[in-house]
Parts: sequence; structure tokens; C-alpha cells
Amino acid sequence: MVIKAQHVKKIYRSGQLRIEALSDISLEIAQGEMVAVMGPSGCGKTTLLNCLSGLDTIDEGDIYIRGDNLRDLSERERTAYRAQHMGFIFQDFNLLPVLSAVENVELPLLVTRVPSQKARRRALEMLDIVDLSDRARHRPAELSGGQRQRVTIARALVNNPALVWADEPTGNLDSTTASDIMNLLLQLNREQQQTFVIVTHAHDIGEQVHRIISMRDGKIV
Ligand SMILES: Nc1ncnc2c1ncn2[C@@H]1O[C@H](COP(=O)(O)OP(=O)(O)OP(=O)(O)O)[C@@H](O)[C@H]1O
Repeated sequence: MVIKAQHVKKIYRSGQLRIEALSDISLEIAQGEMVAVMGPSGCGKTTLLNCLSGLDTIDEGDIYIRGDNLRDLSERERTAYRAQHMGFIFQDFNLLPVLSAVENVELPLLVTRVPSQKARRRALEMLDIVDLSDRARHRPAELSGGQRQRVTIARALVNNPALVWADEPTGNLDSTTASDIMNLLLQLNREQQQTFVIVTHAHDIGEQVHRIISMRDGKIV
């Protein structure tokens, strides 16, 4: 199993308020699986993604990524692990405005010390895969929403991560662009056996993945 969660609990505290965002979550996700996490607003989908990927810590239970208990890794080790083995596709894009598309895409490679010429070649290859070769020198502000999302996808996948986390990857896009992007993710999953965990409200995405994890009130139902 690439991901294994056992009896995970996550509690947010703000002032007097105590919100149990995840209550007793146990799940397993296999290598090469494409899973959608679905459920009503506020049920804990984003929290689950943040906890499983080690972006956030949990209050109880255990999360194993490829057999390693996240609890046993330091913050620094978790960060290095994410940089090497994980890709993130989040809706608010997070692209650096002063960098061009190709510079944004090659960033994860430079961070992991891939030589610059090799990084540039690979970044251009990824931009070609997402069909944006002709926009490589454009900055994010000079791209459409769908194009920016495709740059985000190219950046998330540039270092061939074993595990890709996507939070509403098609949320802000028109239906044609959304289905192009979904087809791209499905193709990458088929061809490269990458594992995808996708948070979504879109039922058409739910119909295309291998499995749906349904959540309600912090629980899997
Ligand atoms: N940083 C935080 N501090 C306090 N409470 C939080 C925090 N983040 C999320 N919550 C609460 O935890 C619960 C789960 O939130 P989460 O964002 O995981 O839901 P979601 O299913 O992703 O929702 P949506 O579909 O609306 O994005 C909600 O009740 C939310 O208000």
C-alpha cells in the first residue's frame, strides 16, 4: 500500500471551539490507484488530503506512506519527502508571478538539485505534455485560468512523483477545459502508474476514477 491510515483523528481548536475535522479515519490506497474523495462542504476532504500528505499533523492514529510512519519523520524529513515523491495540484495555483511558465515548472527540480540544463529540458517536455509549449515564456498573469492550471499540473508532475494530491483540480475551469485536464490526469495515471488522490465535488470525475472515498462529518461513509 502506498498510503495507509489507521484510526486518524484531527481536531482544530479555535478559542473555545473544538472541531473534530477527522474522526477515526482508516483507509488504504494502492500504488497506481486513482481515488476521488467526495462529500459535502466542510466534511473534512481538504483536511484529509493535508494530513495524509504530511502537510498537516494529526492528533491521534497513524499514517504510513510507503511503509514509513509520518510520525517518525521530522518536519524537515517530511518536507524533503514531499519534494522528492509527491506532487501537489491545488486550486489556488500557487504559481510564482515573477517567473515564466517554464521557470515555474522547473522549480521543483532545481530545489532537488537537478542540474539546470536537464531541469529546463524536462520542464519543456512537461509543458509539451500539457500542450503549453507555445506559452513557456509567459508569466502566470499572461495566461488564462485553464492554462495556469495546466502549468500547475506540469509543475506537480515534473519530478515524476509516485503520489499526486489534487484538491479540486478542475474547480475554477469551464467544462471543456475541466474535461481536458481530467483526461490528462487519467492518461498519466494509466501510462505512468502514478497514484492520484483527488478531492472533488464533480460527479463526472467520480465516475472516471477507480474508487470513491465518500466522507461525511469527518468520517468515511
Ligand atoms: N484551520 C482550521 N481551523 C479551524 N477549523 C478548521 C480549519 N480548517 C478547516 N476547519 C474546519 O474543519 C472542517 C473540515 O474542513 P475541510 O476544509 O477539510 O472541509 P472540506 O470537506 O474540504 O470542505 P469544502 O468542500 O467546503 O472545501 C470544517 O468544519 C472546517 O470549518
